[in-house]
Amino acid sequence: MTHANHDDAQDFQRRAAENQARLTAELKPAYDFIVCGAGASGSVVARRLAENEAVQVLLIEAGGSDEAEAVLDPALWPTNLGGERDWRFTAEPNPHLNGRALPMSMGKGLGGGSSINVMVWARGHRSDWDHFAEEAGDERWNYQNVLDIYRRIENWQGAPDPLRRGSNGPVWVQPAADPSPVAHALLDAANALGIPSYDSPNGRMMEGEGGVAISDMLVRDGRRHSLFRAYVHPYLDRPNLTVVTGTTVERIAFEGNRAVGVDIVRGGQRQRIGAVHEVVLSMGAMQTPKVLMHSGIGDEAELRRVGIPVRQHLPGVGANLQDHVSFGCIWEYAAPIAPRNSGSEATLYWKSRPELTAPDLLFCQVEFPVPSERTAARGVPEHGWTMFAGLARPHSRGRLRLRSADAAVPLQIDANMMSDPADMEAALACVELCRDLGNAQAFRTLVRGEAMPGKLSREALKEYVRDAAVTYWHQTCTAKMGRDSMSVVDGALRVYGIEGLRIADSSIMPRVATGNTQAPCAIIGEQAAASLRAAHQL
Ligand SMILES: Cc1cc2nc3c(=O)[nH]c(=O)nc-3n(C[C@H](O)[C@H](O)[C@H](O)COP(=O)(O)OP(=O)(O)OC[C@H]3O[C@@H](n4cnc5c(N)ncnc54)[C@H](O)[C@@H]3O)c2cc1C
Repeated sequence: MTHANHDDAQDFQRRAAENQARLTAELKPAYDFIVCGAGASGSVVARRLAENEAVQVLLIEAGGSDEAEAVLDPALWPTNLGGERDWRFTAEPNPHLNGRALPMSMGKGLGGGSSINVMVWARGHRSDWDHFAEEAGDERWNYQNVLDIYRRIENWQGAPDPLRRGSNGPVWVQPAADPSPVAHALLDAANALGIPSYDSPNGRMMEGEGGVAISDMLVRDGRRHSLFRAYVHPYLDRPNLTVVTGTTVERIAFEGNRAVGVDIVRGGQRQRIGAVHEVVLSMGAMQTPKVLMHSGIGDEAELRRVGIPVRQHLPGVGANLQDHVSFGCIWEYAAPIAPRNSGSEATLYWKSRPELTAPDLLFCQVEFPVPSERTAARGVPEHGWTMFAGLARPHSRGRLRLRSADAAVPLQIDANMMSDPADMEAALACVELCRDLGNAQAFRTLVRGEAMPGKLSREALKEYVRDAAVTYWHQTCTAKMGRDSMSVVDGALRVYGIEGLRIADSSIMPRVATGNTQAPCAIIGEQAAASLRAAHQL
């Protein structure tokens, strides 16, 4: 960065801080649009609405600022897990995982998950988007249309691919810079097994049966480029975008079946803020269904059970919870190799069965050991790398329930991972492929040997899978888009039976996207904003 650029950035920072201090000193009684949650999708919606200067937008975030080294330094992401920027959810003990209660981290603060995640940019598979369009009965979601949106929003820094990539958008995407030798070794090992490599995991590779590539990252000038940084940060000096932190949305306010605002808690005080046009829920796949249920929108019997009056019976709220589940396989380095970038620089997608036409397995290489709390007891090398090997198309489904009508009481999360026997079969194939890769010739000079799981019988490997399983942090699908009785929103992301209320976040996915989920969340934000702009002629 030159001196002039540095001064400009400092000047902007000061103006933005003064502007937001002024706008948030006292909130107005009403705004045109209220966006709840400043995460991956909410950041996109708020920015796109605020592009119209005549529109007053309020973006509400429960967590705090993203001005911290733990957020902005790409190497420090693991330090946020379990800390103040993590909601620290825990799933119920799961009999399919030997009774383990998994931690379910989700981002809390400006940027949401995109401020604590691993920064991998993965756009989903062609078949994901065509499936979304089919479920919604709305061609705006099909692959071709979504590809156009990706081209529009990306500022792509890698090998040109004009058919699929764009370079004028707000989201700076770059291939991991100067990757570790183990990332290159993974590409070579995969090639030796007949898995093709690509320039990027986001072009042609996700239109077919998969492959391997150096990961695309949201890192710019060596700093995390969260979706909040990409979309909202440049607008913080605008008079029509108010971004309020440390403020929790408890319920939606209604007149009849029209959403007319939200009830918030700020500085210990309850307050109602009005929405002239619409309220958008972007609080992520746990908190969006929670706020819906506390507002009387959900399964009738469930709401009655905790004593909440029913406003709209929608049995899909909190159902259909999906997540990628991962099983870490670990190799010990021959000599320590320091992680580079976010410590995850190569991605591989492949199939658990040859007859599949799209990948159902997802592998992100991690350049340090990542055991589960259970497999840690098997002995973890001080220096090593992990194949974070997971199911990209899990069959198991979980469910969220309220424990109480009190909005301050946390959810009951039945993540239910590995409950479907088909997932165990895919998991065994996944770990076997992982071992073939990690024990391949390409790694010989870099590793001393395989630390876990090692060669095990089928039964012992099943036990390993149950002990090793952790979340990939891709919680989704708890207020799905579609047309059946379990659907919560339509193709324009409007909540069925309610006026003036949309959902824009990972909850609306009918099925978890094949890869990491933040890029699809950016698309969901773009789709919501486009529908809002069309509906209100903005
Ligand atoms: C540790 C970790 C690593 C990950 N790695 C990757 C990766 O490398 N690549 C990738 O693509 N994806 C990754 N993900 C997943 C990705 O970040 C999420 O899928 C994505 O952020 C979800 O977007 P969202 O808009 O649905 O919700 P979020 O981004 O979670 O945003 C929701 C926001 O709403 C706020 N909120 C919640 N409740 C309330 C309330 N009641 N009132 C006000 N505000 C509220 C939250 O604090 C949060 O800021 C990772 C996630 C985690 C946690």
